Amino acid sequence: MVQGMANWNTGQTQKWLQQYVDDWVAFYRKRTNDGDVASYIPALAQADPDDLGISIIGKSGMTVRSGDTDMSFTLQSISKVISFIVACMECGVSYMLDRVDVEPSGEAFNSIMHLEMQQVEKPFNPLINAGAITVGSILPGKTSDQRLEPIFQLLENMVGYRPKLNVDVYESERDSSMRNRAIGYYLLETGFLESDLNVTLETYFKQCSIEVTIDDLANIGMVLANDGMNIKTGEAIIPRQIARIAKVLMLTCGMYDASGKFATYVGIPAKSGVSGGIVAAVPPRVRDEPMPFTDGCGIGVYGPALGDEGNSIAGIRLLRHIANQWDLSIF
Ligand SMILES: NC(=O)CC[C@H](N)C(=O)O
Repeated sequence: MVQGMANWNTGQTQKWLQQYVDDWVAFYRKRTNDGDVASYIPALAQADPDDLGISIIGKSGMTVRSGDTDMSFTLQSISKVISFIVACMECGVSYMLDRVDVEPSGEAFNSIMHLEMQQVEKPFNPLINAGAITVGSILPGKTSDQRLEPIFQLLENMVGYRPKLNVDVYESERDSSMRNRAIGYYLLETGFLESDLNVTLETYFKQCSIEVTIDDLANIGMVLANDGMNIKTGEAIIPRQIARIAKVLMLTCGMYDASGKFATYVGIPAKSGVSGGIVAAVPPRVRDEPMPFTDGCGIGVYGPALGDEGNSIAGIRLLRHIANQWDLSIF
């Protein structure tokens, strides 16, 4: 346990925390050997499996960054949180919840089987592929670029600049994603889609291919931790109710069918993507003894070596360690 200072926001404390985090990153980097980079999207297979980086941005502005901090990578499934938030903002919460459920599926993120076996009335949740593709069909706009515009806009409001589309990753996924096409056709057949399948899939592949850094993820986490407020600009950019639902979904469904374990051992709303990113939102909390980041923080992690469920294997272990050391759990 880190101990001994009453005020965690001093420069001295920052140096101290930095040393701890540097040690932890060095330690957990060895665990990248236990996983593999995603290869079913060929462009993602080029990532270096040994990479591991973390960025933690606190409400007071205190920042701790360590490891491979300057990598760019694509949002992948993390984009599902953003597209769901945008759809709720554009179409209303009740409209969206009538069309996509908020229950964990207990299946892999790209499962088709559960849709048919359980004869679901709507996709289980917006953070699995079936749910996210359905959300993409509801977003207003005739073309994929029109549908993506409010997604880019919200990201810009969260991270302070307009992120770019990684065209290589987009084309790679577009040309290889037979399974997502199969999910799309199933959704079309069952009447879940609200608009053209091809535009919807193009929207989905593009949103997954938006490029970010761990600092961007930390800023996104910070906005969510603060119920939709960008504390840097003082602007409320997501309605509180929608930010809260997003965090509930991250906690219950954000790490796919490892979400229960993540909630148990880490206890923070978080969302992963197959490129190796994780965004985590740590709300302010009350503790009897001084602890780092009690006023809340956003965390971005990058570690492209994935475990069986498709989450960054070293990233999850690093987050678990930090959450235990600093008592970050919301429970
Ligand atoms: N888990 C993920 O990040 C999956 C996203 C990826 N683009 C896919 O649809 O397969």
